[in-house]
Amino acid sequence: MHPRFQSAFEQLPAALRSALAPMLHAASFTAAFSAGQVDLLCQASGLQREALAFSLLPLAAACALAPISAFQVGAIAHGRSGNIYFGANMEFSGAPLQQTVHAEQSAITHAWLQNEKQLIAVTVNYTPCGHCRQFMNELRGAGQLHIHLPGRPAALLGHYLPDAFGPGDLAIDTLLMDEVQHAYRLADDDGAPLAQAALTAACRSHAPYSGAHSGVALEDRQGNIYCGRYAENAAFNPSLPPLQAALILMNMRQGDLSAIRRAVLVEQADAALTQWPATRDTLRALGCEQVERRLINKQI
Ligand SMILES: O=c1ccn([C@H]2C[C@H](O)[C@@H](CO)O2)c(=O)[nH]1
Ligand SMILES: [Zn+2]
Repeated sequence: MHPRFQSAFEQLPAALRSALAPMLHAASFTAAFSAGQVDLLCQASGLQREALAFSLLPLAAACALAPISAFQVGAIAHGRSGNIYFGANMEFSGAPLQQTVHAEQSAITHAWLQNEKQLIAVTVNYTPCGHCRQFMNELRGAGQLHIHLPGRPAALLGHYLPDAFGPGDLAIDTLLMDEVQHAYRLADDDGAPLAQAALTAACRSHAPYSGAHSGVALEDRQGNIYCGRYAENAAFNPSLPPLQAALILMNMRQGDLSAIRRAVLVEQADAALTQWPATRDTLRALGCEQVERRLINKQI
């Protein structure tokens, strides 16, 4: 088991611990549980899904990287598939606070990158901030999304974000996590796998407001590749850059953010916005200097 889970794991009830141990020990553990694993954990612990998620929250929060606040937020996204996905906040020393990832964004993006089609609930250990409520409002059926907080009755996002501003106000009907396949190709395709991986991510990014689709691929010192897609938001500022999405996946898969060897950002040359300076600077703050910007064109 990754050492970050040890102390939270030790505080779980024995029945849950014994069912959970083989899952956490698996080399393939990705900070997510399949519907079948969730059923197994419910049976073994005697807990219902919601109570189980509350029990697992300290494990999700243990994934937090909070060098600035030391404040650990954990979230769990519940997919329609029955799978559940951990999320945790991530702060980056030496980069602007705007680059921070919130736990709710982490869990939702984690689910999206694992190809979950829709979310039914999010469990979180602190009340979601306004920025996260707005981020969640980008999802299909957002008003019906259940929010589970410790010590509070279950309520819908519509309760936490009444009179919401959202995609509909900008006449947008493609929502975050909807299946999309944008047709782009690399302007200068040299067959490099990292650029290809970033392109694949960009083709599934959510940028209905700017049309500035983008993707990032990271390679660590072991040769593992982590990809992230851009997730735009109707209110613009809560948008999650593609680098953050890739870092979420890397953190969830127990990767070491200080061991990123190379990175590629792909985006269009003539887009309304660029991810380049922020991507380069945040990666530099993480100790990665080998960052490339590759251009993509709409395929005609
Ligand atoms: O809804 C919230 C509010 C805050 N945080 C994180 C961001 C930052 O890392 C730390 C302090 O704000 O908590 C979240 O993850 N979710
Ligand atoms: Zn938040």
